[in-house]
This record gives sequence, structure tokens and C-alpha cells, in this order.
Amino acid sequence: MSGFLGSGKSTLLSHLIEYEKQQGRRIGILMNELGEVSIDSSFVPENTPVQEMLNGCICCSIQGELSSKLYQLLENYELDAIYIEATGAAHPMDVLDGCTHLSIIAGVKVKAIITVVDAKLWHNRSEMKPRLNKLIEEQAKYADVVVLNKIDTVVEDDFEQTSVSIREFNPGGLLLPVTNAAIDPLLVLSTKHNQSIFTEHTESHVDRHLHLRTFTQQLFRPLDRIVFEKWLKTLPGRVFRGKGFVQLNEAPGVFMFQYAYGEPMFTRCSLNKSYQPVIVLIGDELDHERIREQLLELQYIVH
Ligand SMILES: Nc1nc2c(ncn2[C@@H]2O[C@H](COP(=O)(O)OP(=O)(O)OP(=O)(O)O)[C@@H](O)[C@H]2O)c(=O)[nH]1
Repeated sequence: MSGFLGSGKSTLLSHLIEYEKQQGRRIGILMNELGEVSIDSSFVPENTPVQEMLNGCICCSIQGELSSKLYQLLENYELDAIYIEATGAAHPMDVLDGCTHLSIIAGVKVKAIITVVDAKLWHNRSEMKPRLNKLIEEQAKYADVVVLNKIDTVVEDDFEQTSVSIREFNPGGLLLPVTNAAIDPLLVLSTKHNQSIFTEHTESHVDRHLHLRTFTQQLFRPLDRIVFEKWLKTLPGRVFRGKGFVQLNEAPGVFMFQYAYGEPMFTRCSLNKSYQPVIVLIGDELDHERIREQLLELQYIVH
């Protein structure tokens, strides 16, 4: 769950927790707050596992902590779902990056990015600093569900304009105009949750409408590094991030693969641990079928 400061994330989360409880589902909460003391988690029912990430934002200082906190929730509890409430300053891309960390990718399926937008703030966002304006727009752009909250704070004309303008950034997502984040939980959680199983090729993306997608593909054979690097350069769409464990023809063992801003990096993994070779890609409008086919072929090509 993303959304600028004060947009209504905690209000929404409390509705969703209540609904999940009624459904008998076991949920965990991961909360990230900028301050040193947790405020938001105070409304979470006592028997709900909560992990807190305080004094920093997922998007900058404590991204690594996100995956380790998720790991702790996964290790210690049997959960049907985990809700992450990011700080108002977080970019959904950074949260998604943490959720697809290699240490947890086998146990996590990203279900949805829900962004809460403060209707009045959106309408007046041009008055904000350009960086914050952009963040608010990107939070809405990269969401499966945009909860357009606080519509009681805008007049009808401004509400119409706001809805149209959000649609321009995010034409495919579900747009829910509400007050007090009072959404119909069924609309948000309409897809039945599946405990994630790491299958041969898991399409762990957020929603078919979402631009920002993750793609996961298990590998069975070593790759030719040169062929693989050439292929990375030809990837369709904007691939922001890649990661994984790969075997390479040129050397025994498994390598951690990291890819950001067009530069791949391979680091040898410890021989004491076993790693399942896998590639994870995060990008804008990824063509899953094509990438999957190419990756399967790639395992049989040498330069
Ligand atoms: N007028 C109005 N106030 C609302 C609405 N929804 C939430 N609020 C209030 O807005 C304030 C902020 O709501 P939160 O749910 O704490 O917002 P948040 O996004 O979690 O805030 P941060 O954690 O600071 O980022 C609270 O005082 C809410 O009661 C709404 O639809 N209309």
C-alpha cells in the first residue's frame, strides 16, 4: 500500500484487516514509518503479527530490511496474506523490488499495489515541489488499485477533474473514489489468494492491468554469459531491474545476478548453500510470453 503522507493508508488498512478477520484469513502486517516510534501499528489487533520498520523509508535507507522483515513473517507464521504499508515517501517500485528479493521470492506472490490518493492534494499537487509532485503521480501510475480518498474535501468539479487526471496516469487500474477509505474490500481483493508456490515459471505480477510487472522464471541449464548479456540489451519494454541466481557455462557453481540501469553483475555464491537458479525481472509492460520463450531458448545457445 502506497500513498502520500496522510492520504488514508492506515484508515484503509484498518478496514481491510477487519474484513480479512471476518473471512478467517491469517494476515501479517509490515509497517514502515519515517519516525522512530510506531504510531500506525497501534490500531492493529493484538493477535496479528506485525513487523515494523521505523526511522527510515523503504525507498532509500532501509530497503534491505523490507525483505528481511518479510522473511521473518514468512518463517514464523503461516499467513494467507501480508499487507505492507509503506511510508508516504516510498515509490511502489522500491517496495516491489524488496518484495522480490531473492531470499523470499519462493514464498511471496505480489498480489496488488494499492495506492491511496488524497483527492484534494492531487488536485493541488502542482503547488508542491516538482519531486513530490512526481512521486504522487508515480504512486498513482504504478498501482493496480487507486483508492481516491477524501472526496469529501473537494467540490464536484474538482472531483471530476481529479478522476480524469488520475486516469491519464493510470488508465488500466481500478479507480475507487471514496471517503474515509471506505472501499468494498471484495473489489480490492477480488482475485482469490493463492499461497505462493514456486512453480516452473511463476508469473508473479501484480495485475494484468498494471504497467509495473515482475516476471519470474526458473532455469534448468547453465547460461552462456555473453549470450545472456546480449539478450538483456534486447529486452522489450523498460526493464528497471533484474536479479536472480544463474549457472554459467564458463565456471562451476551458482552466481548471483544483479541488473540495474542496463548493467548486469555476476557474483559467485557460497558453495555451502544450494540455490535454485531463477531470473526475476521488474519492468514496465513486460511481454511475459516472449521473455519466457526467449529465456528457455537462451539456455541452449552458446556464443
Ligand atoms: N476528511 C477526511 N479525512 C480523512 C479521510 N480518510 C482519512 N482521513 C483522516 O486523514 C488523516 C490521515 O489518515 P491516515 O489513514 O492516518 O493516513 P496515512 O496515509 O496512513 O498517513 P501517514 O501514515 O502519515 O502517511 C486521519 O486523521 C484520518 O482520520 C477522508 O476521506 N476524509
